[in-house]
Amino acid sequence: MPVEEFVAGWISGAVGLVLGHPFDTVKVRLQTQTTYRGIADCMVRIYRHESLLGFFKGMSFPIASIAVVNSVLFGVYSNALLLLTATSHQERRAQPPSYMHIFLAGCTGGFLQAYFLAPFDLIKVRLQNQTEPRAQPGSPQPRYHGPMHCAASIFQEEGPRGLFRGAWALTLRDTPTLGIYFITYEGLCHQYTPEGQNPSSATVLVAGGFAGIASWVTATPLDVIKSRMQMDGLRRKVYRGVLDCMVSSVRQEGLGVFFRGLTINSARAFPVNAVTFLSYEYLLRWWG
Ligand SMILES: C[N+](C)(C)CCCC[C@H](N)C(=O)O
Repeated sequence: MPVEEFVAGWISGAVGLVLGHPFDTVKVRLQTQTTYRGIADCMVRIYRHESLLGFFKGMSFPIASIAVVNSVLFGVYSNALLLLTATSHQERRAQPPSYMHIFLAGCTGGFLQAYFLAPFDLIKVRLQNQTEPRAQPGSPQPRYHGPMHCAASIFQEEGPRGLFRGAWALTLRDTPTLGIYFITYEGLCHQYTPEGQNPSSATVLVAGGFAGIASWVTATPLDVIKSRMQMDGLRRKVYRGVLDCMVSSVRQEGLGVFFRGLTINSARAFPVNAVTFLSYEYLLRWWG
């Protein structure tokens, strides 16, 4: 099993992650709290109240976890394609796989990475939603002191299954939308690259950026539900399950609820996935 794809997936994911984290914090707040009037208001208030560091809350854990999550995604995707089409990463330029195979391999990667992602994503969302400024003597203490404390508290208060709160919504979000992610990327690269050649850096950046947008646009409705399921149970449990969360969110806030965070998700998705695919392609070419 080629391991390069796993390592390339890890490094490229980390590069994208740091670039996208401030957008991600704003998104999580807009999706789960009702006190902000919009993206700009949320950004200004984070900056005033919590300084620049406020935007980077909850990032250390994703950086560590991206090693596992992105390498599972890209590694499983590439190895699934190898199984389905019997071609390696390099050979696929000359013999492009069918879109059906690309979609299936993407879904498989998405499905498996969701299980690795679930506990890390839960901790990230809980930490990002703490609005207390950095600890100063006498100021209110945030509930969780950091990722390890957050993980331990969830484990103690909600049991081991608590760490997988929202995992089902996350799997539903990621399985089809990571199929869409790879189809968009490969489709655009194929379209703008002469037969049998490697795509240019500009093509990779643009195709990666649009792959991120296509995937996030389709993922946003379940992303909202996922974030809400993850915050549920913090004080008292409100939702009985994914469907109940969807129905009661729509009843209370209308269909627009499914698009909360769409603009910010898309704005984040372009740069993050452009650099993710660029570093992925270059690392593989460099090792290939
Ligand atoms: C499937 N869904 C759109 C949810 C995620 C796509 C992940 C791509 C990249 N790691 C990123 O964070 O943008």
